[in-house]
Amino acid sequence: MERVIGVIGGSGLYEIDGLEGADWVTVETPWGPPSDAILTGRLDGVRMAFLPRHGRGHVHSPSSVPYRANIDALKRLGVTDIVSVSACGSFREELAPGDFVIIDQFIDRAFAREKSFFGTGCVAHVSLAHPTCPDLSRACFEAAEGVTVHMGGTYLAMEGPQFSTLAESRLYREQWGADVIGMTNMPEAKLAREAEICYASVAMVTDYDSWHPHHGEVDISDIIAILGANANHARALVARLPALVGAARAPCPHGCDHALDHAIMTAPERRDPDLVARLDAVAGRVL
Ligand SMILES: CSC[C@H]1O[C@H](OP(=O)(O)O)[C@H](O)[C@@H]1O
Ligand SMILES: Nc1ncnc2[nH]cnc12
Repeated sequence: MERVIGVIGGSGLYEIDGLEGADWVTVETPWGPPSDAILTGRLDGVRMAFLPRHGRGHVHSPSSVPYRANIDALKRLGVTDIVSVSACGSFREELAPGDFVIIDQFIDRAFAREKSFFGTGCVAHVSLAHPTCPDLSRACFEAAEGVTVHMGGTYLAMEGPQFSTLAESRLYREQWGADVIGMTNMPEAKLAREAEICYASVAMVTDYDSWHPHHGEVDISDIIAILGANANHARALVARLPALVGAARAPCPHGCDHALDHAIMTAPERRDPDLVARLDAVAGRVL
């Protein structure tokens, strides 16, 4: 099977360079338009699809990012592996601004977003115990150079757009054991799993949120200052990834690409034909 790497670029990462045959393509989905057109092309012989999560010019807030359309659009382009790149705040002294964290767990505190492709008329329950793909995550770890990168970490997804209160920051860090905080990886990771796409998250630390006694409260101008350097390191990681993983793809040994095998609960005769039609790209394999 051919590998197609999708990259979702977060704050500060609105395009990538070096793609052969680069072309911004508009993709329509049954879930509305994605955040922006998608930059397609090849890197080291591997097909790539880059989507700026907030749109070029940072148009969408974390709550208004069209997460379902984004994942559906990448699936329609044949994407098999998604690398999410995001800015985040840190809850750990050792996860310093400028560092990268390869996320392996999430706590989802976002509440004002559509979180599933499924629903009334076609109910599905996928496993999310291990929400990221270990193999793709390892490849991202190995592709990071010139930056301190930490393997594993728990990302707390908050609704935003305001940053956390001091009490929230302390709660997430001291009692919930979160390592970093951001506003976008959920429901993105959930939807990627429903769409049977391997998902890895590269979180780029920009600040210590509000808990740190010597760093004061999180400030957007500090974040923007860090974002520029982070984005260059992220671009370099993306540039090294295709050669590391190659253009041929075996079935995912962790089952990411078969998440829907036993997930759909609704009896075939009770399924809503309109919803089933909307699921053509995401779940066509099993419907
Ligand atoms: C620019 S600070 C807050 C903003 O940045 C992060 O976005 P992304 O995850 O797309 O890199 C964070 O989640 C907030 O949306
Ligand atoms: N402290 C923080 N909280 C939430 N999202 C962020 N993105 C970058 N820093 C953040």
